[in-house]
Amino acid sequence: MIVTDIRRITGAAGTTAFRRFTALTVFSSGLQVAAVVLLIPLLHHLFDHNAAGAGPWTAALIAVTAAIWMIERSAAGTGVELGLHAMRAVGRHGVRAIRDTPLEQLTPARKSELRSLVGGGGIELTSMVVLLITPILTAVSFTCFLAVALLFIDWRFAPVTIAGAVLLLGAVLVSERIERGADDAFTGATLELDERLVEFAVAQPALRTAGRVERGSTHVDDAVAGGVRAVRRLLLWQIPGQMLTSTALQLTLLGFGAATWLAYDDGRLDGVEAAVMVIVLMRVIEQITAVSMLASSLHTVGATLRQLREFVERPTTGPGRRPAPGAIRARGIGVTHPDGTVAVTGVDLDLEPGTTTVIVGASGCGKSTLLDVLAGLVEPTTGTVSVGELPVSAADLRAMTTAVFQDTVLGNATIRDNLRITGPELDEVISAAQLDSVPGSSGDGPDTRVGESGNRLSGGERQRVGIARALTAPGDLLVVDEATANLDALNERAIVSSLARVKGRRTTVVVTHRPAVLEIADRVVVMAEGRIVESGTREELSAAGGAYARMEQQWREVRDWRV
Ligand SMILES: Nc1ncnc2c1ncn2[C@@H]1O[C@H](COP(=O)(O)OP(=O)(O)OP(=O)(O)O)[C@@H](O)[C@H]1O
Repeated sequence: MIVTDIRRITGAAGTTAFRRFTALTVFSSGLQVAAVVLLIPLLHHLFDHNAAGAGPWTAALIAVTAAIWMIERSAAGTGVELGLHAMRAVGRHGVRAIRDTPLEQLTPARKSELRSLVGGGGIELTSMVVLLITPILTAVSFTCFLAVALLFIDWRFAPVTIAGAVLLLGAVLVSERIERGADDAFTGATLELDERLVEFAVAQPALRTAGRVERGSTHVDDAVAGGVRAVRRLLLWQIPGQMLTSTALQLTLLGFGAATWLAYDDGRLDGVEAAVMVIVLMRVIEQITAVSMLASSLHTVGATLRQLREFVERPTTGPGRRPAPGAIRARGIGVTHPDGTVAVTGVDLDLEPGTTTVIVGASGCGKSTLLDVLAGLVEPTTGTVSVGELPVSAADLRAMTTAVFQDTVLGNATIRDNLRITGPELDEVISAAQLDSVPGSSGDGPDTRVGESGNRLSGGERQRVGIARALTAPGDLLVVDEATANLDALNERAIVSSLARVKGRRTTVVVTHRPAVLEIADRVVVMAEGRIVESGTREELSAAGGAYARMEQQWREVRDWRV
């Protein structure tokens, strides 16, 4: 199982390294058995006071020991190489997993899992290969080789050695199974604690300003208590496992001692050989002790490997293919969240190429969710989207879409670098978004460094850069969600002027609560309770006297009104 997991995780290159590692370790075990067997003639000569006769055996023992040392070094190097393959595979997949995981599945638990697997999984696998698999493989192959070698001394040693090894392996596996349940609970509790801690840290500004830090820590306290319970359970379950392994160890030693005594009693072993058997016994004990001490780590390692393998093998969607430009038609779109909330239901929407559609409606009516479906960020529960009459996947939609959200995240570079274009077009975009004067205080304009995630700019400035960046990025569909929600009049005007600049050049959908944005609308869609209730030009909807007309009335009554 462990072997299959390692192969699946590391792929072809890792499989070659693993084969090499296994061959070297097994070969080293064979040499270790040879070193033990060489002691028999060596000690014979020494007990007979025949130093000259012992010379060649001593030389052979030194040569074998040197060979073991070199092979073990090489095996350890291959083990590290294998771990590095795993780190690369996990790292590569980590990036893909973050890129392809649907946003609604990028939960705190998933993020925490990704962080621990990508950050620690590869390193854990490296140390696991060197520290865990080496002794296990050595113990198993050493025992098998030794059983064969002992056949030539007395047949009784072979079954005792093999039976002892099987008994011990069985005990290790059973104790691993006993501890697995407790370990799963422990992993779950650790993830929960990790998640709660991150949440608590992220919520600090809000909790401190609200004076609710103490109450906010309740969830963390609960998670810590859960973690303590899980650790206690894990430790308690380790006791029967360890008792089982130590009983198997005692039985093996007893059997070996009995076989030595019987062989000596029959005269098949002389005193020297019986003494050598003590050394052989010590070597067997050494191997077995190494394995039994690792029994408790075996299940943890197995669990990590299972997690890594599932992670690496989890299917990810490809980057998607950008469809040929055409009318975008959504049919029967419905989105129901996992908790049963119906965000959007039965929506049919046509977006003709180059038109600008503005979606309005009360808070929570499903505007953002519909926009997320059009941008390919959310898979609809029902319905399909087609471009130019051909059905497209969410990944295809992502490939053709540029999106601007309320929270614009910028790269830690200058505004100019964030826009990623040069020449006259850049100047035009900068001027349309009125970025030549950003930020007002430093006067560096487009050469201003924006700081990490753009945090040296105000929210409004960040959004202006975000929208300018969206306008410069390729994409047949531009979706803008609430980009003006937090803006003052100046910023709002800059953004409307930017959008007006691309009007007619690409299909645009804007979700807004602000009447100013409606100036650029070819068509207005009004949503209520997850459905489209009205759709048409502003003039048509005003004249219809329905939901849109009522909203217009409210806007007229309260300037700068925000729902
Ligand atoms: N992840 C989620 N899980 C459960 N319900 C959700 C989730 N995201 C949104 N909702 C619910 O789906 C409905 C539609 O939300 P959506 O964000 O699309 O509305 P909206 O019209 O954009 O609102 P606003 O104008 O306030 O941004 C709301 O009832 C919201 O509470």
